[in-house]
Amino acid sequence: MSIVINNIDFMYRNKRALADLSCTLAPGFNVLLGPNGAGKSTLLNLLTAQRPMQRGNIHFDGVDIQKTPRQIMQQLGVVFQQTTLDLDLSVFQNLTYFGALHGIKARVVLERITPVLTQLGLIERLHDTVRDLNEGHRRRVEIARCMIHQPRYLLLDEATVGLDVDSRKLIIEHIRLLAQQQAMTILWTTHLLDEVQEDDPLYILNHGQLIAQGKCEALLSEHQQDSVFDLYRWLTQPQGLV
Ligand SMILES: Nc1ncnc2c1ncn2[C@@H]1O[C@H](COP(=O)(O)OP(=O)(O)OP(=O)(O)O)[C@@H](O)[C@H]1O
Repeated sequence: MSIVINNIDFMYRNKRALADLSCTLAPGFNVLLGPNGAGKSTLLNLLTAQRPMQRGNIHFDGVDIQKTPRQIMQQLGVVFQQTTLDLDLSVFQNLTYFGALHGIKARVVLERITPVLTQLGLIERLHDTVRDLNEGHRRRVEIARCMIHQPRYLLLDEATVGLDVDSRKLIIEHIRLLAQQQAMTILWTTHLLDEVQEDDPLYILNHGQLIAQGKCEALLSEHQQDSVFDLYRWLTQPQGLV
């Protein structure tokens, strides 16, 4: 259930967003770390077939996304930076609509989302209109939604950005639990260094290049740094400035 990314290049007109990017994401919780503009969303767009591949390829468990995008998309759960919920529908209506798109009956959707929404403290808001929820609660609905079709892969693009501390903690803890309990391959993209734990597999992207990859603790020791913050600064800033 790994995701293998081979020699990806991506250009927007004459702006290079990704340069010869290769890595393998194994089952579990993987962190893609990079500053604004590093190329994280571009990579997510390629992983979800939102943009055509220009060079390189991506295989999900051996299957090329360019050849069978629809088959891969059925196995993908995605949370983008911008909400894609219908604000005028209730939480339940949004979730059953998504379920219907995947051929899943409302009763089954309810069975699947009840434990997730309960864990995320949102079950009592099930019949509220999404417009009435704050940003953190909307993001929790999106987390519940991306699990309805029981995907094998979960891709989250800065899922906690702009949220209050409690929402951030709740969401990341929930996703980490999923990685532990279910055999899913999860890619968590962020520029928030405090979201990284020492045993996380870490992929650091800067100016479109993967400048480091490996277990966080191994990278700390390899580069003789004491914290993720120091490591990140060491790797991303010209040494003269450190
Ligand atoms: N539609 C576009 N047209 C032109 N350039 C783009 C476009 N989208 C992104 N870029 C550029 O490509 C580079 C990578 O952008 P991308 O959005 O993938 O980075 P990111 O790491 O996701 O940043 P952020 O954390 O701000 O979302 C940046 O230099 C950005 O300005």
